[in-house]
Amino acid sequence: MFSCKIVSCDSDNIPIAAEHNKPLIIGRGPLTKIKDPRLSRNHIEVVADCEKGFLKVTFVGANTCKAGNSILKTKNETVELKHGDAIELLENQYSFRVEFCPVLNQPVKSDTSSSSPQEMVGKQTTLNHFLTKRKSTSADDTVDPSLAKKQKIEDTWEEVDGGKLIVFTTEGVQHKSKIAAFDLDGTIITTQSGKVFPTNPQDWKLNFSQIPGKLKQLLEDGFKIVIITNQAGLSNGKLKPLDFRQKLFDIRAKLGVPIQVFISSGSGIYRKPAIGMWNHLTEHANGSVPVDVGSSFYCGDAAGREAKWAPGKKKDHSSVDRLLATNVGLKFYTPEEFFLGHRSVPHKQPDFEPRNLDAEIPLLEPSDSSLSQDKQEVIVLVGFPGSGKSHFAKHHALQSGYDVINRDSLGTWQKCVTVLERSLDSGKSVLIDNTNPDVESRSRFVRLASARGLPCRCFVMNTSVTHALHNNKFREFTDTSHAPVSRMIFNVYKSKFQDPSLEEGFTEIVRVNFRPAFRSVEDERLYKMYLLED
Ligand SMILES: Nc1ncnc2c1ncn2[C@@H]1O[C@H](COP(=O)(O)OP(=O)(O)OP(=O)(O)O)[C@@H](O)[C@H]1O
Repeated sequence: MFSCKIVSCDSDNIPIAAEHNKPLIIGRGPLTKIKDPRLSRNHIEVVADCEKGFLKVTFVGANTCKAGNSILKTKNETVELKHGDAIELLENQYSFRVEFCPVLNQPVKSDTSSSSPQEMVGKQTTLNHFLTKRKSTSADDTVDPSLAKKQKIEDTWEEVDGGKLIVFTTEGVQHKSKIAAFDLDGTIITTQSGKVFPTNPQDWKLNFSQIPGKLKQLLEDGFKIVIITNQAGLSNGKLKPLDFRQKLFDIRAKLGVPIQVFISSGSGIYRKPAIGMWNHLTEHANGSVPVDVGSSFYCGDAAGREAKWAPGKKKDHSSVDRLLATNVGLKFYTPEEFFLGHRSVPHKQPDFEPRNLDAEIPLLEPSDSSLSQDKQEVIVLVGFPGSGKSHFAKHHALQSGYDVINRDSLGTWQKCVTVLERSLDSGKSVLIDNTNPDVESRSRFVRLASARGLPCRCFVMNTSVTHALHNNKFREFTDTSHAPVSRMIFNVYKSKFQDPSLEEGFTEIVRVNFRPAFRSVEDERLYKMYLLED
């Protein structure tokens, strides 16, 4: 069973509900809010068949109207429309769209307000059932359309990876090689209230009146229309899943075209600018139709534009949309460029450029420094979390015969000191793999070396904070055994940091350059993408 709505394409008026088998007169008057005298009060009569999903339209007015592809001039002329068809009450004017929504997909209002995405999995079993059905009958480019017609294709709401990714595919979506992908907030919709964040789930409107027309054109030009959106509010409790789902139904109705929506509900590989959502689209959610990246594009408002990019405009809150497009290799447009035809404006470059790393850079500076010494020694590393200390320790120090001491694995600096003593007793050289930001943290090891008459060198990671944050994000995606490091820890490091000096008792201070070396081609590909959000 469907519900049927007749949705204005020209205004934000409440959609007109057409009840099953109940004739409804549409024309000039309060229902449509149209006052144009060329429109009869009784212009068309509609009767919805909510079981079969079609709307019978009978012309009863005076001036010509258009329903679907038919021009209706003669009284009592009748056509049958289906979901997505258009009605123009006067030719080329007063456009409406027919919307049939499966009643099954309407959210259950009771006791669901606190549902987490995970809890929703259970509640959505009926919908997930449709997904399975849809997969076998999906109307992709290679499927006989009559088959798709015979077997009803429904909206689907699929949870992937424990709800970290949600895919909402509306009825009528056809898989295509050309993808027209859009961000949601600030691109397709904006707030009605004018506030940056919506004040309630209904606080939205289309960002530009041109959007439905442009999307329709894209559809006619053979694109699949996709929305790729970060919605961390779904996992931090700020956005109720069912509210958001209802919002997407309403947005779809307003857009008037079938859409496929990819929703990242939290952090991780699905969150833009990482390309998890795009990869899921191309690998699992486009039938078997290969995506042509060169003919596809992404449009979003998080484009890194500086303040005053247009009169009165603030700077963009981030660059994630532009960075996602760059990561994938997609053409990129801002909403103003795409929907309004504006020229592109300058934008900020990311602070860290992962593609410009020099694989030939000398590992150590000064370049005549070397890791291995003839004599027993202690090396104290200094560097941000994620700056590459453990990588250096594993790939260079260990290989040169050093014992490596790491506070993360030992727990306390006192234990580090005990293990250091043991290693030195056995005649080994030792590298201390801790962040060691200040004089105090380093002095424990310097003192111990000097008490034994051993040289102690300080190796400082030559890795900027944004580079270290990038490494940290990369590690989050590739090494689940290491807990992600919060920005707060980075700030603590920065606030404690004291530049190491020879006065502390070091015999030499050496800078360690970041010389990229990857475990696999996949790792290298991921590393060279933009992973940070600003
Ligand atoms: N030279 C390198 N080439 C490629 N990847 C690297 C390199 N150095 C570090 N990485 C990657 O960056 C991430 C962080 O590196 P690593 O764990 O060595 O940092 P760390 O300074 O030891 O961090 P923490 O202090 O938080 O333990 C890891 O995923 C690592 O694989």
